[in-house]
Amino acid sequence: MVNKLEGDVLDDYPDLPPFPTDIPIAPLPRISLGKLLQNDEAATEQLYTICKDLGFFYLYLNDSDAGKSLLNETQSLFSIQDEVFDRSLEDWKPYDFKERGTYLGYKAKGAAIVDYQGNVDRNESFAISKDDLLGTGERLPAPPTVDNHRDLLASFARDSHSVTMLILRILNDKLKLPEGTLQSFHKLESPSGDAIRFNRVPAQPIDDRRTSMGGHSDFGSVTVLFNRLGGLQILPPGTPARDDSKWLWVRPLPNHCIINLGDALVKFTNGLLRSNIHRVMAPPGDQGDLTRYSVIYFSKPLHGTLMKRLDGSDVIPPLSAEQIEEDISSQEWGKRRLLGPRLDLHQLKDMDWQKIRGTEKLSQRLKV
Ligand SMILES: O=C(O)CCC(=O)C(=O)O
Ligand SMILES: [Fe+2]
Repeated sequence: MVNKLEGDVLDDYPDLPPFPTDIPIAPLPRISLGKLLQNDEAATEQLYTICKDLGFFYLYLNDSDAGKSLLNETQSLFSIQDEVFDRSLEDWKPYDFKERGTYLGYKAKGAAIVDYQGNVDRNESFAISKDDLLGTGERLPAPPTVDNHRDLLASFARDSHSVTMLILRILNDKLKLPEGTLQSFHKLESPSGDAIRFNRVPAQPIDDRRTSMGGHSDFGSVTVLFNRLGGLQILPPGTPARDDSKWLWVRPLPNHCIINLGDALVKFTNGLLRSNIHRVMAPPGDQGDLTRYSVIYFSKPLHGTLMKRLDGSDVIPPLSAEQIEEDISSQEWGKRRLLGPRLDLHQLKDMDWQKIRGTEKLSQRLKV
């Protein structure tokens, strides 16, 4: 189900158990960063099409210097993940900033609900903001392994950010927005919620493998995701989330990252672009015996940007008469989405599942 890209072999990661072939795999297109950088017409059109449809695609990185440096940085980040997470809950305490109302820092396993029934996640994570890394925002305390690799993290942030800017520039052109509109909400030097996140899901007992991260849409603009073990699943458009048989597995591919769009682009385009619901399950087959890591760059609109339809394009559908947009900034949106499901901040009985959701309903494209 994975389409071919010339000159590349679709291997699994050589040091990991193979990704099973007998499970339903998501048909994500593979788009080349090299071609996008050359403004290749077929590649940019394919990008626009998939952003309106699945909102998820592979980006092939091994055919440009920019892509290769991102691959090298990612390799280095994967090699320090064990050490980053090798600390007790007690040792993590100084880096848990939830009381400050931020989603940065450490989140313990089981701290968030994954569904409306109140089941909890099996994923721990540490996030650091691009502004912290680039010196344009507050420097928060971080574990020594993170502090020792700040230059590497800053390079990864810069390189990922430039990939997201390229995608935004292409989308801006295709959407026929005034030149530079989307880019103006996503500047490297200006404060935003952009962050790098490390995720770790320890191997789960064979008789008790569950959802590690519940179905969600990302809440920013463009996500650059690197994972090596399977486990990520997406829900195709038009499918109810509760139908477990419909979710499709995303096969991790060496030399690629996975790109997906977030809520901001859905809001900006009144649902024309799609932010697909996804979740993380225990890795399939023999991969399930291993600890799963991912490294992600989340790009988000600059602080203060309103999560509303943008003016200036005839391509973006107008609001219908009954559609009333909420006045909410990207920062508030992020807090509501990420801190809302946190059991270490709220009691389950006080949580309103609908309220902490993003554009899932719109993005699901369910016929009503
Ligand atoms: O680890 C993955 O493959 C995806 C994680 C994810 O969806 C997230 O952190 O938002
Ligand atoms: Fe996600």
